[in-house]
Amino acid sequence: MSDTAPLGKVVVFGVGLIGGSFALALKAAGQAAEVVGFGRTLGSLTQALELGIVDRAGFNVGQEVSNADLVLIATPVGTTPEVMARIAPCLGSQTVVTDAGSTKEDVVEAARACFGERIGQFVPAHPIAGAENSGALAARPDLYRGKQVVLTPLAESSELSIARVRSAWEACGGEIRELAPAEHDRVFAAVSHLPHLLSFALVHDLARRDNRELLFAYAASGFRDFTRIAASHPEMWRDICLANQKALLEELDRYREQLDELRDALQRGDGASLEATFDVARTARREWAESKTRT
Ligand SMILES: NC(=O)c1ccc[n+]([C@@H]2O[C@H](COP(=O)([O-])OP(=O)(O)OC[C@H]3O[C@@H](n4cnc5c(N)ncnc54)[C@H](O)[C@@H]3O)[C@@H](O)[C@H]2O)c1
Ligand SMILES: O=C(O)C(=O)C[C@]1(C(=O)O)C=C[C@@H](O)C=C1
Repeated sequence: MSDTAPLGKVVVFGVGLIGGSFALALKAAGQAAEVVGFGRTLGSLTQALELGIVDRAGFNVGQEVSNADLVLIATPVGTTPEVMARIAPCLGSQTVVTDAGSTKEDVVEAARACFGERIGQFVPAHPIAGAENSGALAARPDLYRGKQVVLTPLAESSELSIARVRSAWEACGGEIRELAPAEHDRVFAAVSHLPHLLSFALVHDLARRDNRELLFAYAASGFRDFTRIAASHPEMWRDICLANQKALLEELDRYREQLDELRDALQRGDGASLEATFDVARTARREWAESKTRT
């Protein structure tokens, strides 16, 4: 098949929010003749079948992967090495593999270890779209519409593989961007992984207090906005934090310095300093929101 023609068989490992939404979007665009799903449990796959997200539940990896046009790995990033190890021995010469993991350096390392001379058939990707809800039930065909999808192609990724992955995400409504894996991980440590860690930390601290019921009873929209993402999947975020440990620790240290500055200003009763910090943040936040409504 050509690099941008509608796909024949698409195999999805991990038919949850991200894998399920990819399958639904490709089907809605008429870009996949058949979607076969692999899961960790039969329960989650049965649900994906009942919801019409996949056409079949896969049982034999070799049989399904060898003649697939595209394989998407959409499992927690900590499972990527094990999933790649299952796929690698059965990869057909025409099969292209991509992933949706929130981190890229670890995924690239696993791919290099597993795919050997077939590494050119792998194109790492990360859709910058999601939600705090997970599982097949949360999947939506429009999740990726108008959202950025970052590809981090390897020097070895073949032109055909890149074009096929690009075309699949575009069919889902995504807007393709490219970054090097290390740069990707530094960027998302700052704007995605750190915010999740902070949100989990705040809710965790409140939840273990004796007076949590009183606190939560009065928590309102500010709390709701700051903590929506603390309802995200613990296993997925455990894996992301560990996979991006170095960059995330750097961001955490910077944030602690920022908090220390604010704490010192507060202790001094230095309103001018607090206001100046809030003012810079407000302007940056408003400009960011404005730029997002323009695109
Ligand atoms: N949720 C988001 O906002 C978001 C956004 C972009 C990328 N991602 C990335 O996408 C991937 C999937 O996230 P999600 O939100 O769809 O999670 P999810 O929990 O909704 O789905 C993951 C699915 O993978 C299955 N699974 C786990 N281990 C497996 C294995 N070894 N083999 C086969 N299936 C397995 C689970 O049963 C589940 O159905 C993660 O790598 C995550 O980092 C998530
Ligand atoms: O909207 C959310 O709930 C998300 O957390 C989505 C979000 C993000 O941080 O923006 C989370 C992880 C991804 O890898 C990409 C997107």
